[in-house]
Amino acid sequence: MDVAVLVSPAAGRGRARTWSAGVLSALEAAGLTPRVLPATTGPDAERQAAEAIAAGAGALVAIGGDGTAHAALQAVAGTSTPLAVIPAGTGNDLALALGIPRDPVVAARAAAEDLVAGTTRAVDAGRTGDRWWATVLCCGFDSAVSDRANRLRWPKGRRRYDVAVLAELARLRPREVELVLDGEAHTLPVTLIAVGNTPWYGGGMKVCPGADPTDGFFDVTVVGPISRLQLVRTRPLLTAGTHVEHAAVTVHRVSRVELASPGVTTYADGEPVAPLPATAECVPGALRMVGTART
Ligand SMILES: Nc1ncnc2c1ncn2[C@@H]1O[C@H](COP(=O)(O)OP(=O)(O)OP(=O)(O)O)[C@@H](O)[C@H]1O
Repeated sequence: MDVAVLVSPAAGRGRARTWSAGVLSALEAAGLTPRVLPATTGPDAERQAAEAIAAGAGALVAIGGDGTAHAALQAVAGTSTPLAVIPAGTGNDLALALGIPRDPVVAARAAAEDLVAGTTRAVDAGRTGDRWWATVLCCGFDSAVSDRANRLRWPKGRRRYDVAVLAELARLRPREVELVLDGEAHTLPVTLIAVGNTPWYGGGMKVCPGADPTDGFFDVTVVGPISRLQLVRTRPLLTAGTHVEHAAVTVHRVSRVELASPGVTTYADGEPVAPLPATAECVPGALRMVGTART
């Protein structure tokens, strides 16, 4: 079987590139024929992956972090083409949620095993406008942090997020958001809203702890107005997901979320997805994943 492979040069500060030889060898050892696509940007990757599948590739392998997986999704979601995500980015939240081995070569062996056996796992995906996403779509404080981090030229890597968090904390204020949950409308002041297909975002923060990517629903975490101090204190609770017990937090299980608030861009899988107003729809079984449920 011909397998198209995306390797994000930027992911994990070059980690995807470093691991790619081992991943390709593992695929070849299983009798597959991997072909690395020469894409160097997200849009290139989306286009080249779609072309490779149209030309006969039987599966897509994405080596990188959540941004790399996000590009890969655009080519395969809603189709029967299997997708393997090989974790080699700074944030590997999709791989974590799906039980993909942390070691890229072990993950590649697991993916190859499923491809050879013809075993795939149906996983839900979020759809917003014409974009697909797999982990968490956020708006409010966290999307403002991502927006600011993307605009910063310095520092690089995780430190960029630390600087962006401090800058956004300084101007923290609740935003009025119109939120429609499965047809039920609310207008409320919020600090942030996280629409989770899977539990984690931001490299291991369990923002939607009950989210299950195979149940056909999103878990939506809504954080109401909270002070800077409360936000800073609540943040460490995100690792365990116990922030949902805070009085300002509510959780909703729905399949369709409409969001409106002026001047806000939503982010999902760490990538900008759409300016508000926008709708997020959970599409059951939109992805055919391989190499999952191993951890
Ligand atoms: N060949 C490619 N395949 C997929 N994505 C690519 C490719 N080339 C560049 N990209 C882009 O590179 C970025 C890689 O981000 P990703 O999240 O995978 O890595 P990361 O190390 O977690 O990144 P970040 O440091 O931005 O959090 C994405 O924005 C993606 O669109």
